[in-house]
Amino acid sequence: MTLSRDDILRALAAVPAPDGRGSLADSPQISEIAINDGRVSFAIQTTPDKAKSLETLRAAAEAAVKSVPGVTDVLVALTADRPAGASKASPQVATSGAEIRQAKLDVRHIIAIASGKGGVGKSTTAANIALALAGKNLRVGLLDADVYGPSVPILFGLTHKPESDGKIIQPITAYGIKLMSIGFLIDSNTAMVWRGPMVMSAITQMLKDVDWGSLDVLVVDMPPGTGDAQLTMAQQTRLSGAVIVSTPQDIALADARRGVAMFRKVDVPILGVVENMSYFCCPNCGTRTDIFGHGGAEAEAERLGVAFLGEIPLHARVRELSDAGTPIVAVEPESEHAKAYSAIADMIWTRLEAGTGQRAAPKIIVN
Ligand SMILES: Nc1ncnc2c1ncn2[C@@H]1O[C@H](COP(=O)(O)OP(=O)(O)OP(=O)(O)O)[C@@H](O)[C@H]1O
Repeated sequence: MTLSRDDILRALAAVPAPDGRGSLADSPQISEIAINDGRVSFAIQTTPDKAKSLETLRAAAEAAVKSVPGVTDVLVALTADRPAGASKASPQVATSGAEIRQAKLDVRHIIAIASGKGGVGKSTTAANIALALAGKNLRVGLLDADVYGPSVPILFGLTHKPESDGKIIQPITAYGIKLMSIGFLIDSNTAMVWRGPMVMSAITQMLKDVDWGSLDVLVVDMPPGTGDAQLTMAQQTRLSGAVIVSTPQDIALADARRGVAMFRKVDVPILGVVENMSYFCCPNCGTRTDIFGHGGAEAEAERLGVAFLGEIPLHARVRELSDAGTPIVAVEPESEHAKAYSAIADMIWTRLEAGTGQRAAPKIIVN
């Protein structure tokens, strides 16, 4: 049975509009409805301050559409990327499928940079590894999939929106790498209320609807943690491998173990573990202090049977340059810290090209 837009609108006639006037079916706050076989997705446009209170309505809309015969999957997202009612065109997030021309992803390797918990320096590591790979004359993209706290706009000092023809989004190029972040597309408060499926929809769109062109490697800065969203993401993107970032503290290592277990569960090869904030380098005298102890990640990597890729010292310069939107590998490539990232990037690339983890295909096409 073929689903039509009218079938979906009939179901939505029973759901009230966000402003209480009439039904959702007639509301200007509803986006175009994408129907792809039995999968239906659309967005309800709102403002960040109202997003939380509309969660019940969003769930009701999902339930109503789910009850339509022939519907197998429903995704309703709350978006706040433009003033409500301004346009009925597809919003940047939450539609996929029939109407959107899908860009083929022509990427040799997609790698995930992940961590078991937040705040360990995953995004900083992802950005600098991406830049270091580009320094090896590779064509590199960086996808900021950390929808709960996108860092790429800050790390690269970018405030403008990417160009789009309404269907395909152009990545922003900085320091020779192509960048895309959910932070370019939506208000940062919006993602905070997203649940797993919405996160997936946003990430899928950033993979498929962005004109990445031909790349040697696409580095994906994953959301922190090991929940369902990360798991699905790992499954959906056909990763060549994952890099786990950890700090030396025990607790972070326990989280890193979960990260390794998660990727193993979905059969994604672990390229190795990076120990970040490994030791403190005094900017005045150069003395090294192992604040959190040292070698924990290396020992843990060995226990887990995964490679240890290297350590990045805790250094004010790394943070200062990240906050200034000028990552250290881009602007101080000869510094000790930049060299540490480069050495890790070398190991990653060698392992990718050697097919470490058995699953690496020469070319990955996401349809
Ligand atoms: N090696 C380092 N030396 C000094 N500061 C660092 C280092 N690595 C990261 N930082 C700083 O630590 C903070 C957290 O880093 P980052 O945002 O990369 O972490 P994250 O794990 O991606 O966090 P989140 O989970 O919140 O996204 C940032 O201010 C960053 O500049």
